Amino acid sequence: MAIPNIRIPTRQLFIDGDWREPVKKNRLPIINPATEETIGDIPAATAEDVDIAVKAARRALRRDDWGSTTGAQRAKYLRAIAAKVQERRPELATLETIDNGKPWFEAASDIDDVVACFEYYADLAEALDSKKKTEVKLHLDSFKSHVLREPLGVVGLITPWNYPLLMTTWKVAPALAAGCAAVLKPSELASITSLELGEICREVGLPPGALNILTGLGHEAGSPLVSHPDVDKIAFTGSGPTGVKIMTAAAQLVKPVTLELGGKSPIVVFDDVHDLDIAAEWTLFGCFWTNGQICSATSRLILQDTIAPKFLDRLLEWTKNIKISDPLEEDCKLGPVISRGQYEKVLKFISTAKSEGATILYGGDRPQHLKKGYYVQPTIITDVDKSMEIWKEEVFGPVLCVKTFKTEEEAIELANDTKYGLASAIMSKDLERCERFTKAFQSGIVWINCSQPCFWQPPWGGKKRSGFGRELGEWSLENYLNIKQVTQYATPDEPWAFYKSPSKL
Ligand SMILES: NC(=O)C1=CN([C@@H]2O[C@H](COP(=O)(O)OP(=O)(O)OC[C@H]3O[C@@H](n4cnc5c(N)ncnc54)[C@H](O)[C@@H]3O)[C@@H](O)[C@H]2O)C=CC1
Ligand SMILES: NCCCC(=O)O
Ligand code: NA
Repeated sequence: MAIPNIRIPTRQLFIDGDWREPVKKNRLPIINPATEETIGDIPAATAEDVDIAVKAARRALRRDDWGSTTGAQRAKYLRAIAAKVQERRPELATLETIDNGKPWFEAASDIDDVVACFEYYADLAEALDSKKKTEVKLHLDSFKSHVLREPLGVVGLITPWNYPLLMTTWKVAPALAAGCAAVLKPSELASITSLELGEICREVGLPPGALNILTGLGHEAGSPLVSHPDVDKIAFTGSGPTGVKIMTAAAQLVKPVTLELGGKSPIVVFDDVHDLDIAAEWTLFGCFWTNGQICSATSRLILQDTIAPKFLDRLLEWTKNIKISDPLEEDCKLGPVISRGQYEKVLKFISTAKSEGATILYGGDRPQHLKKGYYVQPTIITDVDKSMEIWKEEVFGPVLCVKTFKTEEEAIELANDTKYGLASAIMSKDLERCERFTKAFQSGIVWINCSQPCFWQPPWGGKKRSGFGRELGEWSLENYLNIKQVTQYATPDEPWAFYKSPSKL
């Protein structure tokens, strides 16, 4: 398919249903990571803008056109948004690619997931109408009780740059389905498509203030959003250190958070795999998809020693075959990482691994044929020790480290040897063994004979230092609902008779 040329719209902040210049009028550059060129700019929100947006969100909750909508009414908006995103798919994919650097066909597939997510949460919004009030059976006839599931309130949504519009959608779609009013702060490294979502919401007539979009820096816009006293909840996806800062700030106000943080996930490959090439391709995809910038990347290959030499040979052949190019080119399978900062961070991880005694089996530098752009070769590192940084820390780039094992016990110990707990994968023909590993893996996600497939219906999230809370599926709606207990004294004409009654008046 021809990839459309594109003009980048110049946007302001999206507040109260319209475009609004930031109070301080600052703007930030948009950089194309494939060319290192500045190709536009985005508004830079500060605390003043956050306050204006939070007030607009609160007003929306108080107005009938949003605060009193049924799930079925909200579903109409979500379906209209899905239809508009679908209409603009080629353009949104191109905007995503020039902002984030991911191959165009990956960006287009992300847009398909965005459409599916909005439609999925439209269905769940409708279904909510029949679940809003649930009776609770009591052991006493003198009381009646029921539970209400109501919108939590004004929610702050803070998202990363690796799947810009998709991570925005993972939060915005369920939040709106639940009837919340949202203030979204996308990553300053890739904000274009999230701002376009604002234009789409304006076009479909989403009631003003239901969704507000503030682009800007983490400490200037994200931090005031977390600390704002009239924001009822924060949902965050991003790095561990930032997650800690957010949780610390939210704790001052006893504000609930959901944290989808990083990972250092294992993929365990046994010598009885169905097919060496199939296992090799899943191993590549699990770490090098999205230019290696996946929170759930299976970036630690734990390989049975009996097939290690043969498997690594095949893995090298597959890796050499990866087309590294401008992400707008057909069949590009690896584009640049998001920014110069990320590029330097990834190369530093590789040089540290070398200095700690590991072997760079393949890659380890920028591709020679690309002089511009934040490109890093797909890199495979062996002779890795558990004490090394490359084994322990999330790289967030196309870097796979490898260790071998002899026994299942050793494989499980290596797989769980991480402070993170997001995902784990196992490749083996023996499904009973896969069952044993599924139980033993300390993670929120387990892949069997695959790595990374991500659907909107199952729950997504981790444990340990990968955070807590679950996104996607019906689980995500719970993030944005307040569970209210209502208990009624069913015999109001009878005295409670706990205290001695004073003499009759
Ligand atoms: N788990 C994941 O999906 C992701 C993990 N990462 C990891 O994080 C590292 C740093 O990448 P960044 O984009 O800088 O991630 P980050 O975690 O710093 O930023 C993610 C989002 O949080 C916002 N933010 C930053 N500081 C904040 C604060 N104090 N309060 C409120 N919001 C704040 C940012 O503006 C952005 O919207 C990456 O090298 C990678 O290792 C990055 C992106 C996604
Ligand atoms: N396939 C989606 C992974 C989500 C993330 O990396 O943040
Ligand atoms: Na960018």
